[in-house]
Amino acid sequence: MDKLLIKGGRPLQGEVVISGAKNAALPELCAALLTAEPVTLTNVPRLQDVNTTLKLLRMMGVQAERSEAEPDTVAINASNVTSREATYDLVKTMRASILVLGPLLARFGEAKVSLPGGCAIGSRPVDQHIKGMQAMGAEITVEHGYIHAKTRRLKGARITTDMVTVTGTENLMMAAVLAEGETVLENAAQEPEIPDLAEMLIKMGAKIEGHGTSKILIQGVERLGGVAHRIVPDRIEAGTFLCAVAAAGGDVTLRRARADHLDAVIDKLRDAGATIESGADWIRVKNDKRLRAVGFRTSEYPAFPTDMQAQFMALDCIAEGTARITETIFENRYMHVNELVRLGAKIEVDGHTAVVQGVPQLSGATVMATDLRASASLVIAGLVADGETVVDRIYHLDRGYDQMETKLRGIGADIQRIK
Ligand SMILES: CC(=O)N[C@H]1[C@@H](OP(=O)(O)OP(=O)(O)OC[C@H]2O[C@@H](n3ccc(=O)[nH]c3=O)[C@H](O)[C@@H]2O)O[C@H](CO)[C@@H](O)[C@@H]1O
Ligand SMILES: C=C(OP(=O)(O)O)C(=O)O
Repeated sequence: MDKLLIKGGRPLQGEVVISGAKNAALPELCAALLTAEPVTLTNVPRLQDVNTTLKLLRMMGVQAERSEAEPDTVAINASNVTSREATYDLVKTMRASILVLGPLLARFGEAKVSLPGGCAIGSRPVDQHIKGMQAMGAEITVEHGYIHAKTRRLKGARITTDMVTVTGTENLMMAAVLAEGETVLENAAQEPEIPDLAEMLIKMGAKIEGHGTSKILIQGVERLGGVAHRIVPDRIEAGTFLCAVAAAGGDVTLRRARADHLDAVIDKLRDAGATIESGADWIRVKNDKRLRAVGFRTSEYPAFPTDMQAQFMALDCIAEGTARITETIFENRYMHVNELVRLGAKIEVDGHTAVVQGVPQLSGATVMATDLRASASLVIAGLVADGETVVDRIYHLDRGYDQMETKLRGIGADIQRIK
């Protein structure tokens, strides 16, 4: 199992190119199931989750290949879909496999998808995906751990989800584009990956309005065509690098990054004392002093993202003062806390709130990654800790970061992968 060995204490300098967003790539790869015509995605990040999605599509008979000449380009052809099933073996390694449910049901009138089950950050049910598709007329049964869905043709419906759900909104939007009549999605998620998916679907011939707001209107069409689409930059990867540089100190410019998708995180970094400038497709972060601890509360976009909670907490650990952090999206997203404490952090958790009392220095140790963003927070802590930090179980990191250690080495970090 690969590990990362980090020698902390080096400031970071230079430039990093931000990859395409994992959370846009996964639904957009699944959206290719909606058409028999060729789909080309560019700016596809090199991630384990993308490999898993390509494998899932191939198991359905779909041609889905990365270009050898242009590795950020993936060509997909779903003209000959031979299976409408996502098996437990794949869904258990990647929850986002649930995103094939909407497209399969919409185009073929049937789908069999394993229930994802809980994961390291929470129980994460998919009841809203199911409820929405039932409202569109699908017959759904859950048996032997699988969702079995059937319909003649989905019918447009008015759907209000009980809570804001990102993949739920995406799944229902992909189901509705081929349904008969109009669908209204109320309480829709507004994360930038949703308008990115909607724009791809519109280029395929879908009729969608209101994407990027909490009310999405979809007029179903008979069929969709092929498309070439460039995936939006990964705001969470960008936010992770911003926190790393602010914590370790230095001066780094992120290229192909969208500051307008990171307003809440950038505001908090400025409150902490980092200097941030930005243009249309770049963000520059500078810091040469000890930061101030800053509290925040995670919530749906455009508020502070839960996917940045662990990384910002790592920064608070070595800042001056005390920060109060509240996690409102997932019930169990503090698995990194005990590992940060092993590095010398002072953190107390009470329910959904963590109180971080900044310490002047962390000290390197061996720590274990428990989920994707927890892993990133341990890498940031390792970059600022005194001595050597070994981060074990980094397969979590490979699921969602495109060559993180190579990018960090490029800006001066002392970080190596050990096999
Ligand atoms: C692939 C992808 O895009 N993953 C992101 C997506 O996950 P994901 O789409 O799984 O997260 P949701 O937005 O659905 O979850 C929000 C909350 O709603 C609950 N819920 C959700 C659906 C449902 O049917 N029933 C239910 O109870 C969840 O347990 C959670 O407490 O949004 C999360 C919240 O921004 C991010 O952390 C993930 O990185
Ligand atoms: C929780 C995350 O992803 P997923 O929904 O794929 O588990 C994440 O990206 O932080």
